Amino acid sequence: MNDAYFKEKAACCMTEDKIERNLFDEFGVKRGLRDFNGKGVLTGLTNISKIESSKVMDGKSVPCDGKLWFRGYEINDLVNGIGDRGFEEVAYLLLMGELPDREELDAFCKELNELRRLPQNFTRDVIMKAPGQDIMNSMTKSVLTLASYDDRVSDNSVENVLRQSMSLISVFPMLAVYGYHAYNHYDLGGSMYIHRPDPNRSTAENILYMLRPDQKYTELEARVLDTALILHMEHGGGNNSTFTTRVVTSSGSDTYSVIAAALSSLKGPKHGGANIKVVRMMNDIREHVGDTADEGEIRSYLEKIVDKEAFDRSGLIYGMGHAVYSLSDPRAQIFKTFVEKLAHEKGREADYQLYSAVERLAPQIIGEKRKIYKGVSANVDFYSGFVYSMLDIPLELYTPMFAMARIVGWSAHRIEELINMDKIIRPAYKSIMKEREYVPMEQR
Ligand SMILES: CC(=O)SCCNC(=O)CCNC(=O)[C@H](O)C(C)(C)COP(=O)(O)OP(=O)(O)OC[C@H]1O[C@@H](n2cnc3c(N)ncnc32)[C@H](O)[C@@H]1OP(=O)(O)O
Ligand SMILES: O=C([O-])CC(=O)C(=O)O
Repeated sequence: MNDAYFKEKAACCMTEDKIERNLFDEFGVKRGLRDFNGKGVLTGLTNISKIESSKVMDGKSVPCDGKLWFRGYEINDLVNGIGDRGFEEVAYLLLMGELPDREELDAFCKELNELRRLPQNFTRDVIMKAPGQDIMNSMTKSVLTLASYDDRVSDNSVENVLRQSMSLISVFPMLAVYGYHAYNHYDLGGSMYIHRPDPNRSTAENILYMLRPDQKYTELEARVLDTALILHMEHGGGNNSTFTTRVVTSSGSDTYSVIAAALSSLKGPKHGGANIKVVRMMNDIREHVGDTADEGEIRSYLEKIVDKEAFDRSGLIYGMGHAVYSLSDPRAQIFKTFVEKLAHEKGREADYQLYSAVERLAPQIIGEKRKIYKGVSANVDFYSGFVYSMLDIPLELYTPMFAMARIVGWSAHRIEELINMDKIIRPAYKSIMKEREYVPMEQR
Protein backbone atom coordinates (compact mmCIF):
# COMPACT_ATOMS: atom_id res chain seq x y z
CA MET A 1 0.00 0.00 0.00
CA ASN A 2 1.34 3.37 -1.01
CA ASP A 3 0.56 5.79 1.85
CA ALA A 4 1.95 8.77 -0.05
CA TYR A 5 -0.53 8.14 -2.88
CA PHE A 6 -3.52 8.26 -0.54
CA LYS A 7 -2.14 11.32 1.25
CA GLU A 8 -1.75 13.19 -2.01
CA LYS A 9 -5.15 12.13 -3.37
CA ALA A 10 -6.87 12.93 -0.08
CA ALA A 11 -5.54 16.46 -0.45
CA CYS A 12 -7.23 16.54 -3.91
CA CYS A 13 -10.52 15.44 -2.34
CA MET A 14 -10.18 18.11 0.34
CA THR A 15 -9.84 20.80 -2.33
CA GLU A 16 -12.34 19.48 -4.89
CA ASP A 17 -15.06 18.51 -2.40
CA LYS A 18 -14.90 21.57 -0.18
CA ILE A 19 -18.14 23.56 -0.16
CA GLU A 20 -18.00 26.96 1.51
CA ARG A 21 -20.09 27.09 4.66
CA ASN A 22 -21.89 30.30 3.65
CA LEU A 23 -23.44 28.53 0.62
CA PHE A 24 -25.46 26.29 2.92
CA ASP A 25 -27.07 29.39 4.43
CA GLU A 26 -27.43 31.07 1.05
CA PHE A 27 -29.45 28.16 -0.38
CA GLY A 28 -31.34 27.53 2.86
CA VAL A 29 -29.82 24.06 3.28
CA LYS A 30 -30.45 22.63 6.72
CA ARG A 31 -27.17 20.95 7.60
CA GLY A 32 -27.84 17.63 9.34
CA LEU A 33 -31.50 18.23 8.41
CA ARG A 34 -31.61 20.66 11.31
CA ASP A 35 -32.66 24.30 11.82
CA PHE A 36 -30.00 26.76 12.94
CA ASN A 37 -31.14 26.20 16.53
CA GLY A 38 -30.76 22.42 16.25
CA LYS A 39 -34.43 21.47 15.71
CA GLY A 40 -34.89 18.64 13.21
CA VAL A 41 -36.68 19.14 9.90
CA LEU A 42 -40.13 17.55 10.11
CA THR A 43 -40.01 14.39 7.97
CA GLY A 44 -42.69 12.10 9.27
CA LEU A 45 -45.46 11.18 11.69
CA THR A 46 -45.25 8.41 14.24
CA ASN A 47 -47.41 6.80 16.88
CA ILE A 48 -44.61 4.81 18.47
CA SER A 49 -42.97 7.25 20.86
CA LYS A 50 -42.84 10.92 21.81
CA ILE A 51 -39.96 13.07 23.05
CA GLU A 52 -40.37 16.37 24.89
CA SER A 53 -37.46 18.73 25.39
CA SER A 54 -39.11 22.16 25.33
CA LYS A 55 -42.37 23.84 26.32
CA VAL A 56 -44.18 26.83 24.89
CA MET A 57 -44.47 29.61 27.48
CA ASP A 58 -45.96 32.99 26.60
CA GLY A 59 -45.74 32.01 22.94
CA LYS A 60 -42.01 31.19 23.20
CA SER A 61 -40.37 27.77 23.15
CA VAL A 62 -38.27 27.26 26.28
CA PRO A 63 -36.09 24.25 27.15
CA CYS A 64 -37.46 21.90 29.80
CA ASP A 65 -36.45 18.63 31.42
CA GLY A 66 -36.65 15.81 28.89
CA LYS A 67 -39.58 13.40 28.84
CA LEU A 68 -40.11 10.25 26.81
CA TRP A 69 -43.22 8.16 26.13
CA PHE A 70 -43.51 4.76 24.43
CA ARG A 71 -46.97 4.26 22.85
CA GLY A 72 -48.41 6.83 25.27
CA TYR A 73 -46.75 5.53 28.46
CA GLU A 74 -44.07 7.58 30.17
CA ILE A 75 -40.69 5.87 30.38
CA ASN A 76 -40.48 6.30 34.18
CA ASP A 77 -43.85 4.58 34.62
CA LEU A 78 -42.78 1.71 32.37
CA VAL A 79 -39.47 1.21 34.17
CA ASN A 80 -41.16 1.32 37.58
CA GLY A 81 -44.18 -0.74 36.59
CA ILE A 82 -42.85 -3.67 34.58
CA GLY A 83 -42.31 -7.17 35.92
CA ASP A 84 -39.33 -9.50 35.56
CA ARG A 85 -39.72 -9.75 31.77
CA GLY A 86 -39.56 -6.01 31.17
CA PHE A 87 -37.78 -6.23 27.84
CA GLU A 88 -40.43 -8.58 26.50
CA GLU A 89 -43.30 -6.52 27.92
CA VAL A 90 -42.07 -3.26 26.41
CA ALA A 91 -41.09 -4.95 23.14
CA TYR A 92 -44.67 -6.21 22.84
CA LEU A 93 -45.95 -2.71 23.58
CA LEU A 94 -43.73 -1.11 20.94
CA LEU A 95 -44.46 -3.72 18.27
CA MET A 96 -48.18 -4.30 18.84
CA GLY A 97 -49.13 -0.89 20.25
CA GLU A 98 -50.75 -2.15 23.50
CA LEU A 99 -49.44 -3.43 26.82
CA PRO A 100 -49.84 -7.22 26.87
CA ASP A 101 -52.01 -9.00 29.41
CA ARG A 102 -50.42 -12.07 31.06
CA GLU A 103 -51.65 -14.46 28.41
CA GLU A 104 -50.42 -12.26 25.57
CA LEU A 105 -47.05 -11.81 27.24
CA ASP A 106 -46.68 -15.57 27.77
CA ALA A 107 -47.52 -16.24 24.13
CA PHE A 108 -45.10 -13.53 22.96
CA CYS A 109 -42.28 -14.93 25.13
CA LYS A 110 -43.01 -18.44 23.85
CA GLU A 111 -42.69 -17.24 20.25
CA LEU A 112 -39.46 -15.36 21.02
CA ASN A 113 -38.00 -18.43 22.71
CA GLU A 114 -38.90 -20.66 19.78
CA LEU A 115 -37.34 -18.19 17.38
CA ARG A 116 -34.17 -17.94 19.51
CA ARG A 117 -32.17 -20.46 17.53
CA LEU A 118 -29.61 -20.15 14.77
CA PRO A 119 -29.40 -22.32 11.65
CA GLN A 120 -27.28 -25.44 11.98
CA ASN A 121 -23.53 -24.73 12.20
CA PHE A 122 -24.16 -20.98 11.87
CA THR A 123 -22.02 -20.22 14.93
CA ARG A 124 -19.10 -22.23 13.56
CA ASP A 125 -19.41 -21.28 9.89
CA VAL A 126 -20.40 -17.62 10.14
CA ILE A 127 -19.84 -16.11 13.60
CA MET A 128 -16.48 -17.77 14.24
CA LYS A 129 -15.21 -17.00 10.74
CA ALA A 130 -12.94 -13.94 10.70
CA PRO A 131 -13.85 -12.75 14.21
CA GLY A 132 -12.84 -9.29 15.29
CA GLN A 133 -13.05 -6.73 18.05
CA ASP A 134 -15.89 -4.88 16.29
CA ILE A 135 -18.88 -6.95 17.36
CA MET A 136 -21.29 -4.57 15.58
CA ASN A 137 -19.64 -5.54 12.28
CA SER A 138 -19.79 -9.19 13.27
CA MET A 139 -23.53 -8.83 13.97
CA THR A 140 -24.09 -7.07 10.64
CA LYS A 141 -22.31 -9.89 8.83
CA SER A 142 -24.45 -12.44 10.68
CA VAL A 143 -27.71 -10.59 9.94
CA LEU A 144 -26.95 -10.42 6.22
CA THR A 145 -26.01 -14.11 6.19
CA LEU A 146 -29.24 -15.04 7.99
CA ALA A 147 -31.10 -13.65 4.96
CA SER A 148 -29.91 -16.59 2.87
CA TYR A 149 -31.63 -19.02 5.26
CA ASP A 150 -35.02 -17.31 4.88
CA ASP A 151 -37.28 -18.62 2.08
CA ARG A 152 -39.43 -15.51 2.33
CA VAL A 153 -36.61 -13.00 2.53
CA SER A 154 -38.22 -10.39 0.23
CA ASP A 155 -41.81 -10.77 1.40
CA ASN A 156 -42.59 -7.36 2.90
CA SER A 157 -46.09 -8.22 4.10
CA VAL A 158 -46.62 -7.03 7.68
CA GLU A 159 -47.11 -10.60 8.84
CA ASN A 160 -43.80 -11.75 7.39
CA VAL A 161 -41.87 -8.65 8.50
CA LEU A 162 -43.19 -9.13 12.04
CA ARG A 163 -41.98 -12.75 11.96
CA GLN A 164 -38.56 -11.69 10.63
CA SER A 165 -38.32 -8.86 13.18
CA MET A 166 -39.19 -11.09 16.14
CA SER A 167 -36.73 -13.66 14.89
CA LEU A 168 -33.92 -11.08 14.73
CA ILE A 169 -34.91 -9.61 18.13
CA SER A 170 -34.60 -13.15 19.54
CA VAL A 171 -31.23 -14.02 18.05
CA PHE A 172 -29.49 -10.64 18.50
CA PRO A 173 -28.14 -11.62 21.97
CA MET A 174 -26.68 -14.82 20.48
CA LEU A 175 -25.10 -13.03 17.52
CA ALA A 176 -23.50 -10.49 19.87
CA VAL A 177 -22.42 -12.76 22.72
CA TYR A 178 -21.10 -15.53 20.46
CA GLY A 179 -19.35 -12.90 18.33
CA TYR A 180 -17.62 -11.70 21.48
CA HIS A 181 -16.66 -15.24 22.57
CA ALA A 182 -15.14 -15.89 19.13
CA TYR A 183 -13.11 -12.67 19.35
CA ASN A 184 -12.12 -13.40 22.96
CA HIS A 185 -10.89 -16.85 21.94
CA TYR A 186 -9.19 -16.23 18.61
CA ASP A 187 -7.84 -12.70 19.18
CA LEU A 188 -7.41 -12.49 22.95
CA GLY A 189 -6.46 -16.10 23.63
CA GLY A 190 -9.33 -16.67 26.08
CA SER A 191 -11.30 -19.88 26.55
CA MET A 192 -14.11 -20.60 24.15
CA TYR A 193 -17.53 -21.46 25.50
CA ILE A 194 -20.83 -21.29 23.65
CA HIS A 195 -23.77 -21.62 26.02
CA ARG A 196 -27.12 -22.24 24.37
CA PRO A 197 -29.94 -19.90 25.50
CA ASP A 198 -32.40 -21.26 28.06
CA PRO A 199 -36.04 -20.97 26.92
CA ASN A 200 -37.16 -20.48 30.51
CA ARG A 201 -35.14 -17.30 31.00
CA SER A 202 -35.87 -13.75 29.91
CA THR A 203 -33.82 -11.93 27.27
CA ALA A 204 -31.80 -10.04 29.91
CA GLU A 205 -31.16 -13.24 31.88
CA ASN A 206 -30.15 -15.10 28.73
CA ILE A 207 -27.60 -12.43 27.84
CA LEU A 208 -25.83 -12.89 31.20
CA TYR A 209 -26.36 -16.66 31.09
CA MET A 210 -24.73 -17.01 27.66
CA LEU A 211 -21.98 -14.51 28.41
CA ARG A 212 -20.61 -15.76 31.70
CA PRO A 213 -18.44 -18.87 31.91
CA ASP A 214 -20.36 -20.13 34.97
CA GLN A 215 -23.76 -18.95 33.59
CA LYS A 216 -24.51 -17.34 36.96
CA TYR A 217 -25.95 -13.91 37.71
CA THR A 218 -27.87 -12.26 40.52
CA GLU A 219 -31.48 -11.11 40.41
CA LEU A 220 -30.31 -7.51 40.76
CA GLU A 221 -27.91 -7.86 37.81
CA ALA A 222 -30.66 -9.26 35.56
CA ARG A 223 -33.04 -6.52 36.69
CA VAL A 224 -30.50 -3.76 36.01
CA LEU A 225 -29.75 -5.13 32.54
CA ASP A 226 -33.46 -5.51 31.79
CA THR A 227 -33.96 -1.82 32.71
CA ALA A 228 -30.96 -0.75 30.61
CA LEU A 229 -32.45 -2.56 27.60
CA ILE A 230 -35.81 -0.82 28.06
CA LEU A 231 -34.12 2.58 28.28
CA HIS A 232 -32.41 1.98 24.92
CA MET A 233 -35.31 0.44 23.02
CA GLU A 234 -36.80 3.34 21.15
CA HIS A 235 -36.29 7.03 20.48
CA GLY A 236 -38.55 8.39 17.76
CA GLY A 237 -38.24 8.26 13.99
CA GLY A 238 -35.51 10.86 13.59
CA ASN A 239 -32.55 9.30 15.41
CA ASN A 240 -29.86 8.30 12.96
CA SER A 241 -30.35 4.51 13.00
CA THR A 242 -34.17 4.63 13.04
CA PHE A 243 -34.21 7.17 10.24
CA THR A 244 -31.84 4.85 8.36
CA THR A 245 -34.39 2.08 8.98
CA ARG A 246 -37.12 4.29 7.53
CA VAL A 247 -35.02 5.34 4.52
CA VAL A 248 -33.96 1.83 3.55
CA THR A 249 -37.46 0.45 4.21
CA SER A 250 -38.90 3.08 1.87
CA SER A 251 -36.89 1.68 -1.04
CA GLY A 252 -38.65 -1.69 -0.60
CA SER A 253 -35.57 -3.49 0.71
CA ASP A 254 -35.81 -6.61 2.91
CA THR A 255 -35.75 -6.80 6.71
CA TYR A 256 -32.19 -8.19 6.93
CA SER A 257 -30.74 -5.45 4.73
CA VAL A 258 -32.67 -2.78 6.63
CA ILE A 259 -31.44 -4.02 10.01
CA ALA A 260 -27.86 -4.33 8.70
CA ALA A 261 -28.04 -0.67 7.64
CA ALA A 262 -29.46 0.35 11.02
CA LEU A 263 -26.63 -1.49 12.82
CA SER A 264 -24.10 0.32 10.65
CA SER A 265 -25.61 3.64 11.65
CA LEU A 266 -25.88 2.84 15.35
CA LYS A 267 -22.22 1.96 15.78
CA GLY A 268 -21.08 5.52 14.99
CA PRO A 269 -19.46 7.24 17.99
CA LYS A 270 -21.90 10.17 17.78
CA HIS A 271 -24.78 7.71 18.12
CA GLY A 272 -24.82 4.31 19.88
CA GLY A 273 -21.05 3.92 19.65
CA ALA A 274 -20.76 6.70 22.22
CA ASN A 275 -21.09 4.24 25.13
CA ILE A 276 -17.72 2.64 24.31
CA LYS A 277 -16.18 6.08 23.80
CA VAL A 278 -17.42 7.31 27.19
CA VAL A 279 -15.68 4.49 29.02
CA ARG A 280 -12.46 4.94 27.01
CA MET A 281 -12.63 8.69 27.71
CA MET A 282 -13.09 8.08 31.44
CA ASN A 283 -10.08 5.75 31.45
CA ASP A 284 -8.11 8.42 29.63
CA ILE A 285 -9.15 11.04 32.19
CA ARG A 286 -8.10 8.73 35.04
CA GLU A 287 -4.74 8.19 33.35
CA HIS A 288 -4.00 11.86 32.76
CA VAL A 289 -5.55 13.64 35.72
CA GLY A 290 -3.29 13.37 38.75
CA ASP A 291 -6.01 13.73 41.39
CA THR A 292 -9.47 12.72 40.16
CA ALA A 293 -11.00 14.22 43.30
CA ASP A 294 -9.72 17.66 42.23
CA GLU A 295 -12.43 19.38 40.13
CA GLY A 296 -9.94 21.99 38.90
CA GLU A 297 -7.74 19.29 37.37
CA ILE A 298 -10.74 17.52 35.82
CA ARG A 299 -11.96 20.82 34.38
CA SER A 300 -8.59 21.58 32.74
CA TYR A 301 -8.47 18.14 31.16
CA LEU A 302 -12.06 18.39 29.88
CA GLU A 303 -11.12 21.76 28.36
CA LYS A 304 -8.27 20.04 26.55
CA ILE A 305 -10.67 17.39 25.23
CA VAL A 306 -13.04 20.07 23.88
CA ASP A 307 -10.05 21.96 22.40
CA LYS A 308 -9.07 18.76 20.54
CA GLU A 309 -5.81 18.52 22.49
CA ALA A 310 -6.62 15.35 24.38
CA PHE A 311 -8.27 11.93 24.14
CA ASP A 312 -9.39 11.17 20.54
CA ARG A 313 -9.01 14.82 19.45
CA SER A 314 -12.56 14.95 18.07
CA GLY A 315 -13.40 17.82 20.44
CA LEU A 316 -16.30 15.83 21.89
CA ILE A 317 -17.00 14.96 25.48
CA TYR A 318 -18.79 11.68 24.88
CA GLY A 319 -22.05 10.94 26.66
CA MET A 320 -22.84 14.66 26.66
CA GLY A 321 -25.25 16.51 24.40
CA HIS A 322 -28.19 15.36 22.38
CA ALA A 323 -29.84 16.31 19.11
CA VAL A 324 -33.19 16.77 20.88
CA TYR A 325 -32.77 16.98 24.66
CA SER A 326 -31.49 20.13 26.30
CA LEU A 327 -31.74 20.34 30.10
CA SER A 328 -31.88 16.60 30.68
CA ASP A 329 -32.37 13.18 29.09
CA PRO A 330 -34.90 11.25 31.23
CA ARG A 331 -33.05 7.98 30.59
CA ALA A 332 -29.78 9.36 31.97
CA GLN A 333 -31.72 10.47 35.06
CA ILE A 334 -33.14 6.96 35.51
CA PHE A 335 -29.71 5.38 35.01
CA LYS A 336 -28.29 7.72 37.61
CA THR A 337 -30.78 6.59 40.26
CA PHE A 338 -29.49 3.02 40.24
CA VAL A 339 -25.88 3.73 39.21
CA GLU A 340 -25.14 5.27 42.59
CA LYS A 341 -26.57 2.25 44.44
CA LEU A 342 -24.79 -0.22 42.19
CA ALA A 343 -21.48 1.67 42.48
CA HIS A 344 -21.77 1.50 46.27
CA GLU A 345 -22.46 -2.25 46.16
CA LYS A 346 -19.55 -2.88 43.78
CA GLY A 347 -17.07 -0.63 45.63
CA ARG A 348 -16.84 1.79 42.68
CA GLU A 349 -17.68 5.01 44.58
CA ALA A 350 -14.55 6.82 43.36
CA ASP A 351 -15.53 6.09 39.75
CA TYR A 352 -19.04 7.29 40.47
CA GLN A 353 -17.66 10.55 41.89
CA LEU A 354 -15.61 11.07 38.73
CA TYR A 355 -18.64 10.47 36.50
CA SER A 356 -20.67 12.91 38.61
CA ALA A 357 -17.95 15.56 38.34
CA VAL A 358 -17.74 15.18 34.54
CA GLU A 359 -21.54 15.29 34.31
CA ARG A 360 -21.51 18.58 36.25
CA LEU A 361 -18.53 20.24 34.55
CA ALA A 362 -18.91 19.17 30.91
CA PRO A 363 -22.06 21.23 30.13
CA GLN A 364 -20.35 24.37 31.49
CA ILE A 365 -17.21 23.79 29.40
CA ILE A 366 -19.07 22.88 26.20
CA GLY A 367 -21.30 25.95 26.77
CA GLU A 368 -18.24 28.19 27.08
CA LYS A 369 -16.48 26.82 24.02
CA ARG A 370 -19.27 26.04 21.53
CA LYS A 371 -22.37 27.78 20.22
CA ILE A 372 -25.09 26.03 22.22
CA TYR A 373 -28.69 27.07 21.56
CA LYS A 374 -30.53 24.55 23.61
CA GLY A 375 -28.17 23.46 26.43
CA VAL A 376 -26.17 20.27 26.87
CA SER A 377 -26.63 17.52 29.44
CA ALA A 378 -25.74 13.87 30.00
CA ASN A 379 -27.39 11.56 27.47
CA VAL A 380 -28.50 7.91 27.79
CA ASP A 381 -24.99 6.69 27.02
CA PHE A 382 -23.19 8.66 29.69
CA TYR A 383 -23.87 6.15 32.47
CA SER A 384 -24.72 3.04 30.42
CA GLY A 385 -21.11 1.92 29.90
CA PHE A 386 -20.39 2.40 33.61
CA VAL A 387 -23.42 0.21 34.40
CA TYR A 388 -22.28 -2.48 31.95
CA SER A 389 -18.78 -2.43 33.43
CA MET A 390 -20.31 -3.03 36.87
CA LEU A 391 -22.14 -6.01 35.38
CA ASP A 392 -18.75 -7.29 34.09
CA ILE A 393 -19.92 -6.95 30.52
CA PRO A 394 -16.90 -6.53 28.22
CA LEU A 395 -16.40 -3.16 26.52
CA GLU A 396 -16.75 -4.65 23.04
CA LEU A 397 -20.36 -5.56 23.85
CA TYR A 398 -21.55 -2.11 24.98
CA THR A 399 -22.83 -0.90 21.60
CA PRO A 400 -24.18 -4.38 20.76
CA MET A 401 -26.18 -4.13 24.03
CA PHE A 402 -27.73 -0.97 22.62
CA ALA A 403 -28.47 -2.80 19.36
CA MET A 404 -30.12 -5.74 21.17
CA ALA A 405 -32.60 -3.18 22.56
CA ARG A 406 -32.96 -0.69 19.69
CA ILE A 407 -33.79 -3.42 17.17
CA VAL A 408 -37.26 -3.37 18.75
CA GLY A 409 -37.71 0.34 17.92
CA TRP A 410 -36.30 -0.20 14.42
CA SER A 411 -38.77 -3.03 13.84
CA ALA A 412 -41.75 -0.99 15.06
CA HIS A 413 -40.73 1.91 12.78
CA ARG A 414 -40.17 -0.40 9.80
CA ILE A 415 -43.67 -1.79 10.23
CA GLU A 416 -45.17 1.70 10.66
CA GLU A 417 -43.34 2.85 7.51
CA LEU A 418 -44.60 -0.17 5.52
CA ILE A 419 -48.18 0.34 6.64
CA ASN A 420 -48.40 4.09 6.06
CA MET A 421 -45.89 5.19 3.48
CA ASP A 422 -45.66 4.14 -0.11
CA LYS A 423 -43.28 6.85 -1.18
CA ILE A 424 -39.53 6.41 -1.46
CA ILE A 425 -37.66 8.84 0.83
CA ARG A 426 -35.71 11.07 -1.48
CA PRO A 427 -34.68 14.54 -0.34
CA ALA A 428 -32.95 16.98 -2.70
CA TYR A 429 -29.38 18.25 -3.02
CA LYS A 430 -28.91 21.61 -4.69
CA SER A 431 -26.12 21.20 -7.21
CA ILE A 432 -23.47 23.91 -7.23
CA MET A 433 -21.42 22.07 -9.82
CA LYS A 434 -20.23 23.90 -12.95
CA GLU A 435 -20.62 22.09 -16.26
CA ARG A 436 -17.39 21.54 -18.21
CA GLU A 437 -16.32 20.46 -21.72
CA TYR A 438 -14.86 16.95 -21.78
CA VAL A 439 -11.08 17.11 -22.22
CA PRO A 440 -9.49 14.25 -24.19
CA MET A 441 -6.65 12.43 -22.41
CA GLU A 442 -3.89 13.89 -24.65
CA GLN A 443 -4.95 17.46 -23.79
CA ARG A 444 -5.08 17.15 -19.96
C1 LIG B 1 -28.06 7.40 21.69
C2 LIG B 1 -27.48 8.63 21.19
O1 LIG B 1 -27.26 8.71 20.03
S1 LIG B 1 -27.22 9.85 22.30
C3 LIG B 1 -25.85 10.76 21.68
C4 LIG B 1 -24.57 10.00 21.86
N1 LIG B 1 -23.43 10.77 21.34
C5 LIG B 1 -22.50 11.31 22.14
O2 LIG B 1 -22.54 11.23 23.35
C6 LIG B 1 -21.36 12.00 21.43
C7 LIG B 1 -21.13 13.40 21.99
N2 LIG B 1 -22.21 14.27 21.64
C8 LIG B 1 -22.33 14.79 20.39
O3 LIG B 1 -21.51 14.54 19.50
C9 LIG B 1 -23.51 15.69 20.11
O4 LIG B 1 -24.01 16.25 21.29
C10 LIG B 1 -24.66 14.97 19.37
C11 LIG B 1 -24.15 14.34 18.07
C12 LIG B 1 -25.28 13.91 20.23
C13 LIG B 1 -25.74 15.99 19.06
O5 LIG B 1 -25.16 16.92 18.21
P1 LIG B 1 -25.88 18.28 17.83
O6 LIG B 1 -27.33 18.02 17.68
O7 LIG B 1 -25.15 18.85 16.70
O8 LIG B 1 -25.70 19.11 19.16
P2 LIG B 1 -25.93 20.65 19.36
O9 LIG B 1 -26.71 21.23 18.24
O10 LIG B 1 -26.44 20.80 20.74
O11 LIG B 1 -24.43 21.17 19.28
C14 LIG B 1 -24.11 22.50 19.37
C15 LIG B 1 -22.63 22.65 19.43
O12 LIG B 1 -22.13 21.99 20.60
C16 LIG B 1 -21.17 21.04 20.26
N3 LIG B 1 -21.33 19.87 21.12
C17 LIG B 1 -22.47 19.17 21.30
N4 LIG B 1 -22.22 18.12 22.11
C18 LIG B 1 -20.91 18.19 22.41
C19 LIG B 1 -20.07 17.38 23.19
N5 LIG B 1 -20.53 16.29 23.80
N6 LIG B 1 -18.77 17.71 23.31
C20 LIG B 1 -18.29 18.83 22.69
N7 LIG B 1 -19.05 19.63 21.91
C21 LIG B 1 -20.33 19.30 21.78
C22 LIG B 1 -21.46 20.69 18.82
O13 LIG B 1 -20.31 20.18 18.17
C23 LIG B 1 -21.88 22.04 18.28
O14 LIG B 1 -20.73 22.83 18.09
P3 LIG B 1 -20.39 23.52 16.67
O15 LIG B 1 -21.61 24.27 16.29
O16 LIG B 1 -19.22 24.35 16.99
O17 LIG B 1 -20.10 22.36 15.77
O1 LIG C 1 -32.55 10.51 19.32
C1 LIG C 1 -31.35 10.60 19.00
O2 LIG C 1 -30.92 11.47 18.22
C2 LIG C 1 -30.35 9.65 19.52
C3 LIG C 1 -30.92 8.38 20.06
O3 LIG C 1 -31.14 7.43 19.36
C4 LIG C 1 -31.24 8.33 21.46
O4 LIG C 1 -31.05 9.29 22.18
O5 LIG C 1 -31.68 7.25 21.92
